[in-house]
Amino acid sequence: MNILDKIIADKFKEVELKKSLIPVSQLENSVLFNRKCISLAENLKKGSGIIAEHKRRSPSKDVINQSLNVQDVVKGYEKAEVSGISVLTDGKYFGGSLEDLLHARASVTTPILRKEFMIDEYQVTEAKAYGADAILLIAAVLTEKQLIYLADSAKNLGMDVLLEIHNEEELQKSLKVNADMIGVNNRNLKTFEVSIDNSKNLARLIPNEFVKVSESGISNTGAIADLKNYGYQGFLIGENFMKTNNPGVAAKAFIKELKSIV
Ligand SMILES: O=C(O)c1ccccc1NCC(=O)[C@H](O)[C@H](O)COP(=O)(O)O
Repeated sequence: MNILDKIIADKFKEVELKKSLIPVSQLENSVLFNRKCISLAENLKKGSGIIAEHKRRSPSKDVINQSLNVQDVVKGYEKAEVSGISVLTDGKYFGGSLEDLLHARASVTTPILRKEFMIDEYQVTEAKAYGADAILLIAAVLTEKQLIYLADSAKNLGMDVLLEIHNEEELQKSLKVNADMIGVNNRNLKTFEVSIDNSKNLARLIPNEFVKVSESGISNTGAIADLKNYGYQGFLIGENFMKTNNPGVAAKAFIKELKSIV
């Protein structure tokens, strides 16, 4: 069993429990449920392209930063002029929560991606109720039919969809999905090795109707300048900012340097 299999097995149990505790009707009655979303995909096209992530820990790195509060981190990211903010809501493996998403939403207007392992429409409704503008769908863990269904559910609620792939096979089952962005994950989830070459190799196969996003293992502006030549407009960065004492300041310096080289 690889780490993704373990995360998904736990996620099924977690979602079943939540469904028994909080009915969908309660989520739909939340104040944020009717909030108009801001498009993450459109923001990536016109801004720095950086999606900065709030990430306390991860299976590959264990603890990254447990001492910061989410409001300060996301306000710092917004000040740095990132194009989007990713908030991990998985508790067991990443130390995140839906409360993090709620706190983030209350602190910024920048589009927020709910970074979660989505397996059920219930989580899509939750994402909207807690203030997300976009959701992540991972092709490695969903069938083509599930991808289509969950993406349509998110779009019907006004959210954008970032569809994550690792290889050509996953791309093929993603092509009929109503996603706004296709994200290529540079992290091999079996070995945790990261290689930006994964984004480069898959770039020409991704149809132009999707905004291309490169995810994971990005730690320098040179990599982004390189990826832009392959048509990428979005760059998801977590650890590189979160490992510092002030992720917002780190993101600001990064974006300043990026502007000076592209
Ligand atoms: O980060 C992990 O170790 C990980 C392990 C298993 C599944 C997903 C994982 N990460 C989720 C992500 O997509 C990353 O947090 C995101 O791309 C940012 O990556 P990085 O800049 O390398 O922190």
